[in-house]
Amino acid sequence: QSTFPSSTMNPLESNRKKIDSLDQQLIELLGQRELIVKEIGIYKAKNHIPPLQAARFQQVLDRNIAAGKKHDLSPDFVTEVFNAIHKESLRKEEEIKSGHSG
Ligand SMILES: C=C(O[C@@H]1C=C(C(=O)O)C=C[C@H]1O)C(=O)O
Repeated sequence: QSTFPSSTMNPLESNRKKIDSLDQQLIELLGQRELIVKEIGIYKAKNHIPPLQAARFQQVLDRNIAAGKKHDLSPDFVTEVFNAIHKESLRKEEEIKSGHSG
């Protein structure tokens, strides 16, 4: 096994640090996104607009599949991620609509 200067981390350790930092950013961004979804949910509930907007979600999906390709992310992967995000958005908006959002 190769050794590294004691002052520096080995590549596994340093790359895991990078992943931890990126994961933290992902969670923060998802939290920010869901806060906006909440605002939209409140607006929709007040104005009798249904949570599910299929055409809008298709646009979101298409745009992110295209963006993902530039970062070597497969369309299947981007679709799975955004379907999961969308499912959570709808759960939140339905919760707000039913008046059980606190
Ligand atoms: C946030 C909205 O509500 C839903 C959630 C969406 C999303 O998470 O991107 C998109 C469309 C809607 O099904 C919206 O209508 O914009």
